[in-house]
Amino acid sequence: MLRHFSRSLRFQFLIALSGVLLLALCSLGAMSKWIIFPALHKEERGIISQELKRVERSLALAQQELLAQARDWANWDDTYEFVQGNYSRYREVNFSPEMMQEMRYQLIAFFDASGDIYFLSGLAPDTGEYTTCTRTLGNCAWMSPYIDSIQLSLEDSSDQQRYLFPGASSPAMVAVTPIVRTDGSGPSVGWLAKVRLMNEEWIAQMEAVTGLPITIEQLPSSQIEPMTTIEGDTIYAQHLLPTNVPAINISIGTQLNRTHYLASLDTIRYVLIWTACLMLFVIGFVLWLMERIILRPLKALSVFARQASGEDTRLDSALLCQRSDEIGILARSFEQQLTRQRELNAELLNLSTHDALTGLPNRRLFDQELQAAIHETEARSQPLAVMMLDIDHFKLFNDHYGHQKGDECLQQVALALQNVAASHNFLIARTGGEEFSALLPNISANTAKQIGYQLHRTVDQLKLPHKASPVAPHVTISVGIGSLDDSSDISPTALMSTADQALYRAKAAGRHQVMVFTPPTSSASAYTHDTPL
Ligand SMILES: Nc1nc2c(ncn2[C@@H]2O[C@H](COP(=O)(O)OP(=O)(O)OP(=O)(O)O)[C@@H](O)[C@H]2O)c(=O)[nH]1
Repeated sequence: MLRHFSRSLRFQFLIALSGVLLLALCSLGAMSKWIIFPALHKEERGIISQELKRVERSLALAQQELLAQARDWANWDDTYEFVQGNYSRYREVNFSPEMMQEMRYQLIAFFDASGDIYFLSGLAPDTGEYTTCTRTLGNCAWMSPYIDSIQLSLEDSSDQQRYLFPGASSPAMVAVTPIVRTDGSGPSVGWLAKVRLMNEEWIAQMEAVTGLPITIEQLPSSQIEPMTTIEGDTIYAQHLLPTNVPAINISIGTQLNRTHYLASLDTIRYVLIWTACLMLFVIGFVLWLMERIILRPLKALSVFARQASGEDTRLDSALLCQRSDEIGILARSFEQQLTRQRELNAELLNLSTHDALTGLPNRRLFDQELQAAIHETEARSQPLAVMMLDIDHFKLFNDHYGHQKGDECLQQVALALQNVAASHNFLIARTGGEEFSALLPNISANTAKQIGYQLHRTVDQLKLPHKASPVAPHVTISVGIGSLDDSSDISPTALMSTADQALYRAKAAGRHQVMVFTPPTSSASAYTHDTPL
C-alpha cells in the first residue's frame, strides 16, 4: 500500500509542491535574515547616529557661543584698559556672583601680554563660593588646573581658541581670546578666558534644547568604547571627543527607545508568518485542484483500464467519456479500442471454435463440450448420448460433381442438421471432412435413436442429387448412436468410440441407415475412433 502510494502521481505532486513550499519558506527566511532585518538594523543605527550628530552640533554651538561671549568682553576698550591697569573700577562694575551664576561661568581669567595671570574670578565647583584673586592660591587654588591648561594653550597659539578640558568632577569647555580694542586695532595686551562646566545643570539644558537624553563621561584615551550598543529595547550611541589633555577623552552619547524598530520587526514577522500560511494554503489549494482536475480522473481512467483488461462488464466509463478535456478524449479512444478489441476477440474465438465452411461448431468446441457434458452427467447421474453422422460415398460425389459442389453439399447438409439440433436443443459439430458429431445431454439412447432417424430423414428430404451413389439417387447419411450406458469407461474417447462403432456397422450394413451401438463381437473389437481428447 505504502509502496504503491510512493509511486503514485499524488505522492509525486505532494513531494514536488512540498519542495516548492520549503524552498519558498527558506527564501523568505533567508531574505528576512540577510536583507530585511539587517536593513532595519542599519536604519536604526542611522537614526541614532544622526541624533548623536545633532547632539554634537549642539555642543559645538555651545562652545561657539562661549567663545563669542569671551570675544565680546576681550574686544572691549574697558577690558583693554583694565588689563593695562588704567581702569580700576572695572571689577566692581562688571563682576558679581550673580553675573557669574546667571551666565553659568565657572571661571573668567585675564592674562597680561606675557601670559601671566592678571585677574581671576570664579565660583568654586564644590561650594559655589564666589572668589576673585590674582594668584591660584587659597580659595582660588581650585582654579589651578584650568589656569595651567589655559597658559599652556597660550604658548601654542596667540589666536582665539576653544577646547574641552577634563575637570575633577565634570568636564568643562574653555574659550580663550586675545584682548584688543573695540575696533580691533592695536596690539593684543593680554588674553581673556572663560570656563563653563559641562555639569548636570548644563546637560539638562542641552537635553531641553535637543529633546534627547545626553550622557557625558570622561574616559582614559586607552579605553575604546563601541560606537553603538543595544541593551533590551534601548540603543545607545556615543562619540569620543578629544580634550586638551591627551590622556583623557570625553564621551558624549545619547540613547533611543527601540520601540519603532521592534514594532517593525513584529510587523515583518507577522507578514512573514501570514505569507507562509498563505503559501501553505495556495499549495494545498493547488494540490486539491490537481486532485480534482487531473488525479481523480486519471485514477478513474486507470480503474477503467484495469477493469477493461480484466473483461469486467461492470465498468462504467460514461462519466469519463462525457468529459470534453484530454482525459475525455483519451477515455473515448480507449473505449473505442476496447470495443474493437472485444469484437476481434469474439471473432477470433468464433473462428477457433467454429468451422469456416458450414458455420457449425468444430471439433475443438465439440471436445470441450463433450468433456463438460460428461462431468455434468456424472455429477447428476443423467443419461448422455452421442452420434456420429457421415455422408455416404462423398468421395464419389466430389468426383462426380466437383469439389465446389461438394462444399455446397456439405453446407446444405450442415444447415439441415443444425435446424434439427436447434429444435431439440443439442449440439452438432463438423468433426471431420464429411463427418458430423452430435452431443445430446440428458437424452436416453432410445430418444437419441428417434432423433437419429429424424436427422437421417431430414437429409433424405433435401433430395440433393447424387447420381454416383450406389445407395440412392440423392445424398444420404449413415448415423451411429452411442451412449454413456454403452461405454465401459467414461472417457470422451471411449464414449465416442461407441458411436463410431455403431456408424461403422451402419456403413458395413449398406449405408443410409441409423445404427445404435451394440457390444462388438470379438472380431469387431478392433474398430477405433480418432476423436482426440
Ligand atoms: N468438397 C469437399 N470434400 C471434402 C471435404 N472434406 C473431405 N472431403 C472429401 O470427402 C471424401 C471422404 O471420402 P471417404 O473418406 O473415402 O468416404 P466416402 O467416400 O464418403 O465413403 P464412405 O464414407 O465410406 O461412405 C474425400 O474424397 C474428401 O476429399 C471438404 O471440405 N469439401
